Amino acid sequence: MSSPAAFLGPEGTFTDAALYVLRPDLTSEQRLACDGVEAVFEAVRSGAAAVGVVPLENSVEGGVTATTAELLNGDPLLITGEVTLDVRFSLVAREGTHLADVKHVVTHPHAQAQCRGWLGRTLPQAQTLPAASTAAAAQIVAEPGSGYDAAISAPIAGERYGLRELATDIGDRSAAATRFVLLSPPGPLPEPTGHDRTSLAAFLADDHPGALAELLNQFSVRDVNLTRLESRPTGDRLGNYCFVIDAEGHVVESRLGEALMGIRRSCRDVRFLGSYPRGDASVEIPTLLPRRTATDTDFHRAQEWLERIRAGGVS
Ligand SMILES: O=C(O)C(=O)Cc1ccccc1
Repeated sequence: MSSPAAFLGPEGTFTDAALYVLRPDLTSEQRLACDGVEAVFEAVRSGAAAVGVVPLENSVEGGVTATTAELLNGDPLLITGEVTLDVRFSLVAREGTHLADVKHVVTHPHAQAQCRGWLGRTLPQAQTLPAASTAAAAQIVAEPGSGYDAAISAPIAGERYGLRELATDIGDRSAAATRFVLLSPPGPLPEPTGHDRTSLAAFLADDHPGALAELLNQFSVRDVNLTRLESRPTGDRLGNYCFVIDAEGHVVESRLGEALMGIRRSCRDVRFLGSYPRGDASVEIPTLLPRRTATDTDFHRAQEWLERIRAGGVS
């Protein structure tokens, strides 16, 4: 059997669903459930798994800290794919438990954050405690002596661990979405598709007025659209940050390659995190004033022009 695909387990997590969407071809023997985001990275780094899937960010709570930390530290892995899923949460409990009995809820911190309003209104006296994943929470509740009355998880996790749904669709925002990424060991990049994303982490060389603006300018002057910007402490000392950036495009494209070169020249360090096909639905948002952006051909022409004038030509 070929090396399996690791995911944040156990079976029934949202990450399990994301892996299914990304790699529907895999059999259950080819799927390796890990008990934490760190364990997924470790499985791919050690070669125990060929690829891994982890949650990266969601539309309510923002970035998944453990994933960002692993992407920035330790042996580098590349993001080679992504998928964005609508997440819907249920409150699940053992047979015979009623909503009024629920005093202790267990779930993943991101699920708790996305159901905070519902929990406050419906179970104001209940205490919510963290688990490594929503399915791990359901598994804990399934054990009668666990001391937990209910879990917040995907409905499928409730079914998998023999629990009953006490409440459905309890997320505070119906349009909540989570983005998951596929991780691979360093190697060939996915081919450009024309609808790609590039991720990187930039560590500024020094702290001065406009340092972040200069970094962002490398993208804006080349008409590269950013889709995400997150600042993360480097861990060295208070006030030292690194910027995690997602940009539209693939590193083989001129504009993105040039932007990355510009950043590499001015930053203390840059970690390239991958160029990969975008997983979001490519819905065209109509704008009142559509603006033309430079094409890759424009970049090639400009480069040829530069070479001509460097060689003594005038145009
Ligand atoms: O715990 C899970 O099921 C995960 O896959 C992580 C997660 C938690 C909450 C929202 C989205 C993903």
